[in-house]
Amino acid sequence: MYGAGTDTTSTSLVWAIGELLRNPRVMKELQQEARKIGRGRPMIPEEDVEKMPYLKAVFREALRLHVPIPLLVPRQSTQDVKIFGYDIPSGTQVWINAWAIARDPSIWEEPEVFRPERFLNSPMDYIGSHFEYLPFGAGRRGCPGIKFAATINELVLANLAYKFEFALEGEHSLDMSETDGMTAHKKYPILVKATL
Ligand code: HEM
Repeated sequence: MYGAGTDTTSTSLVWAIGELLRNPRVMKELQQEARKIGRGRPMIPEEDVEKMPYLKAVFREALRLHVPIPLLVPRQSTQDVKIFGYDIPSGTQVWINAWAIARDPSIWEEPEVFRPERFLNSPMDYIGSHFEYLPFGAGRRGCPGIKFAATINELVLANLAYKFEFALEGEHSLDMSETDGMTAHKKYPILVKATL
């Protein structure tokens, strides 16, 4: 529970910040929304995050491009099935490449582009009912921490955008290469100077 909850939550936050730094237009849009909601208060409280559709779209889009557990957790088929003409015998170990699905050009327009607007006014959600988008998996073994992870990360992103201006420091900060492993981390750390 500890590993499943911490590594994923922190890496998805890093990816979201990385994409915001790479896309100043999106960062500006998010800051405008945050400053409108914050109205000069010391911080944006949790209940106000619900009034920030652009922030939610930013979080969704970051999870689409950077699925934290790219291959989810493997399954085993419990009966013989035929899928798209392939015979899958009972007892086969099945890996689902959620990373590839989230970048499939037959599903997503310009899949490599970070564009949160695609999630505005869209029914697409990450709760496991849209198989085109499965950052938290789906079904009985889907992630039980969705609500907690989304609440924490949206709150942090909202307040970072609300409070700070960011200037890049590190030469590799915008390099979006991934590490190997069950959880996809950013290969190079983000180095930024945050000013009030
Ligand atoms: C952005 C953050 C997170 C992401 C992207 C994420 C993603 C996932 C994924 C993809 C799975 C496998 C689901 C499947 O194969 O269908 C999973 C399982 C799991 N997650 Fe998360 N998770 C996150 C945060 C959390 C948090 C905060 C907690 C707990 C507080 C948590 C607890 C778990 C547990 C216990 C499982 C195993 C469930 C099972 O096998 O029945 N996760 N998570």
